[in-house]
Amino acid sequence: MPSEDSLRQKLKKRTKQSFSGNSLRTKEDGISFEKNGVHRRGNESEGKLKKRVNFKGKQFSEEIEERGKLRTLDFSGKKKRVYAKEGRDKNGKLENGVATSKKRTLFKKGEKKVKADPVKGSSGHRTMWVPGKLRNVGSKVKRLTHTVKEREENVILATTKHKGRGKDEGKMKFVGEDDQGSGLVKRSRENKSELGKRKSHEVVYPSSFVKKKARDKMGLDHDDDDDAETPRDRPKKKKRVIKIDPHDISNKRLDDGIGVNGSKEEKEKEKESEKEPKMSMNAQFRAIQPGPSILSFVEKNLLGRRRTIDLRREGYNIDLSAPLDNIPFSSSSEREKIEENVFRNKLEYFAAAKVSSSFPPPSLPEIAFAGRSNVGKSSLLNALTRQWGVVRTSEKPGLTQTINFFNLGTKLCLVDLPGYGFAYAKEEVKESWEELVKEYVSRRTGLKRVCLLIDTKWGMKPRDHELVELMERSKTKYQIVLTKTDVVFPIDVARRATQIEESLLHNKSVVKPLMMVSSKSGAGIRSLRTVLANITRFAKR
Ligand SMILES: Nc1nc2c(ncn2[C@@H]2O[C@H](COP(=O)(O)OP(=O)(O)OP(=O)(O)O)[C@@H](O)[C@H]2O)c(=O)[nH]1
Ligand SMILES: [Mg+2]
Repeated sequence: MPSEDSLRQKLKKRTKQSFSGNSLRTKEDGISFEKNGVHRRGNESEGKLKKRVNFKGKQFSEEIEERGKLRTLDFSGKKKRVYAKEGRDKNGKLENGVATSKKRTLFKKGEKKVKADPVKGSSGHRTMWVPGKLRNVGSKVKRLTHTVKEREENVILATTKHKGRGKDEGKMKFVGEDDQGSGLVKRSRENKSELGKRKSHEVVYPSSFVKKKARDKMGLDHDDDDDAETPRDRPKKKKRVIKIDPHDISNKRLDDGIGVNGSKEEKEKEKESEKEPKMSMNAQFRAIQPGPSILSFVEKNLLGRRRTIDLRREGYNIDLSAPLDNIPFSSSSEREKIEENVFRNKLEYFAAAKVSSSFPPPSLPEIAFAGRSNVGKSSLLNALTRQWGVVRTSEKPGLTQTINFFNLGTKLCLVDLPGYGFAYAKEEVKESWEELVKEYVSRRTGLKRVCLLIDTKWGMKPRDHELVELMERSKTKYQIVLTKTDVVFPIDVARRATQIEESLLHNKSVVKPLMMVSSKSGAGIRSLRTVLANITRFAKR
């Protein structure tokens, strides 16, 4: 039995022999390949390229010095010449300066696939030949054939472990085979743009060794790490979730049970909705068709928003306040006299009541003006008598807080009521006003008519209907008066009048016709005067 030492010596000798066969030194360039990876360089000039491969602890070093042309050696002693590309700098680095060390991959066992971008033509690469079989150094280089697009390019990604002084230390090496099947080392020396292109669609899958290492770090098991291209390594595609609206029947078929599952009530509702399409309040208002009598009244009295030029054309002196209250085409620069004698009297304030007990005795027939706060009650009193400033008005709702009694001569009493609804006052105070108004309109003897003022723009509100019901119950005569007609279009004045008339069609205590006025423009004031004067005339004391 040969001793262990002798066996080792034999093995050493054999190894030496094998290396001596591969140890080459060229006369010209001083390129050397030596065992143990000891690297000697005959020429330290610029433009050197180093390549070292280390497998299983054995080192293989390779140095190629290039001067314009790249001289390539294989281990069978043959020289091959590969032309260098311009995209290489003096130091043998890629011009774009991108360190390839990030792409370094170690191969141990098994074939590793490296996806490489097809490089059309070999001009884009500096190619270095390496032995197809590195049996002498006991290393194995796995090769892989990878078809990319039209051209087949076999690329094996190998990582070299550098111990020498080369400037390319730690950088990734592409080891591949040419079409003939001989082993070669390819170095990508593409210029910046080429690399950029490559980056965009080159995918390098990590080797199993790298993955193992990573999993070791993460503390994962090694059960299924041998395949470098398992589907889970690839970026996972996000599942497309298609949300289907349950109420959307556009994606359903007729036999999916639409209408079958629905209850009878639902069906009926659907039918109803088909018959009566829901309209907004505004749309409903726009759909109102005013009758010819209302329309003609609106036009005759120039109700609604009008241009001053139109008023002038109609013969009104627009320099006067509430010009439409005057007689048209008057030759006088002053205002003509009010036709109704009763309204020529002086308007005099004589009583105010906060509670019903403080109401003055009913000596004269009374006409009261009720309505929401800020609807224009006090202003209308002034406009009817053309006595501006007798009754206080304000932009702020809630100015009138008591029932104010005004004598108009000795024949009529005008009553200004506090408003209801929104007002700048405490809730309990407003409630007391409302109660007071309700008591007045329902119990006041001598009350001949209540003018219920409605803002033309907003129409009747629930509180208005409340008061209407009360007056219906108490059989108090009331007449609707639309106010502030000058702020809306004439057609809307007519629509509002029609709407309110229809809503009160079956009411018994309501007095027709519905009146429309504007205290500001004076439109409809004369008509209202006539109506109210007639009350006085026929009123029994
Ligand atoms: N454009 C326009 N504004 C008006 C008209 N009538 C009244 N106003 C304005 O509406 C505001 C309120 O008027 P008032 O007469 O004080 O209303 P009110 O109903 O007495 O209000 P309260 O006393 O708070 O209940 C004032 O700024 C008036 O100038 C009108 O016909 N047209
Ligand atoms: Mg008022």
